[in-house]
Amino acid sequence: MAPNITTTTTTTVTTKPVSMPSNAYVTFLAGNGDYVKGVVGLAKGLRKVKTKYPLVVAILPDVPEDHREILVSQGCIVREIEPVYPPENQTQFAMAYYVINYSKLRIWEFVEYSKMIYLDGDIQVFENIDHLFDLPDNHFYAVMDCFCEKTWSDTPQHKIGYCQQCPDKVQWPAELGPKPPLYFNAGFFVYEPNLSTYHDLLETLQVTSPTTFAEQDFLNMFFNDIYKPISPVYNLVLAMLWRHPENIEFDKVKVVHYCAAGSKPWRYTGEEENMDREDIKLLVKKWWDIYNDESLDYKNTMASVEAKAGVEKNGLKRFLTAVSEAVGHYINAPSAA
Ligand SMILES: O=c1ccn([C@@H]2O[C@H](COP(=O)(O)OP(=O)(O)O)[C@@H](O)[C@H]2O)c(=O)[nH]1
Ligand SMILES: OC[C@H]1O[C@H](O[C@@H]2[C@@H](O)[C@H](O)[C@@H](O)[C@H](O)[C@@H]2O)[C@H](O)[C@@H](O)[C@H]1O
Ligand SMILES: [Mn+2]
Repeated sequence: MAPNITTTTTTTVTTKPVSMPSNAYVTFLAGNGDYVKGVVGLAKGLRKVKTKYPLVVAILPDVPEDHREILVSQGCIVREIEPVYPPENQTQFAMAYYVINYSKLRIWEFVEYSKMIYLDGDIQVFENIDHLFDLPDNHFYAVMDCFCEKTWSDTPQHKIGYCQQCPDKVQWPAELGPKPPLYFNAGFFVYEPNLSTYHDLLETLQVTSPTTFAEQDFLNMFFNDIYKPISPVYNLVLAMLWRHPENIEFDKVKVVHYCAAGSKPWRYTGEEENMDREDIKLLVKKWWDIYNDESLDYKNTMASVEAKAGVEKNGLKRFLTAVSEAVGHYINAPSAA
């Protein structure tokens, strides 16, 4: 009689792991110039505040290989993007190079991330801001800008002395039509990558005449209905220090945006207007302290993690050896019975 062998087949059900919504910081790098220093500083600053999330760097094709290698060596996730150009135009941008900033729009294509925080390369994060990823979905979060610097001199609001930071100082005149909607600085924003939004952005751009602040103006128009202002502690536009100090609690600032003329730390000379202020000198020094801190270099931080892991692995190995020896003694010991 055939042995009664029952076979049970165990089907291993492999459920595709539900991809947990993932978050990341993202910045943008173009050209072969010195902005790469800004991005390295940002990567080290995010590491210093112990963020849980990676930094993605969207780079244009003109970023040289050695700069890409520097970014990878600092633990960045480097993603090459193609440039985005606005329609042919005669616009005088506030800064001629602003035309490359339209390429920022490519970051809406990074749909492997559910929510991202975009930061310019001239921004530094001095306190952990991971909690911003918990803000409710389906909005566009950013800090309100200021219209008082001379970069705004071609705009109607600057011409009449109106600024949203002090809307009662100079009333918006009725003859100029409705008061402009709240306007954000596009150097820092919390957003959700989304392919249909991405295609809508690119299509809309091609039928939108470029204006003074390039992609910043465009993003303000495009996201006007879901824009939610957040505290200026998340993007201190430096000009606020001398234009609207009453709106700033300096000691509570978490994120600094080195966008004022002459304030880029890696180019700082202190000669431009307002650059000899003590608070500016302090903020530039804080940026350099992080940039020069070798303990914040990825290789060192990772080295320490691996070293620690190594110790744990050896420790575990010694523990398992001891256990197996103890078990061995037990099995081989003469039976007391
Ligand atoms: O030559 C350049 C100019 C700009 N940028 C990127 O574009 C962002 C926006 O430009 P910028 O910060 O100079 O504008 P601002 O905020 O000063 O008006 C920078 O922070 C960089 O991330 C760059 O990578 N290379
Ligand atoms: O391409 C337009 C840029 O417009 C914004 O910069 C401006 C803005 O901050 C003004 O308020 C300042 O007066 C000015 O100095 C500064 O350049 C964004 O920071 C930048 O990321 C980018 O979108
Ligand atoms: Mn900037």
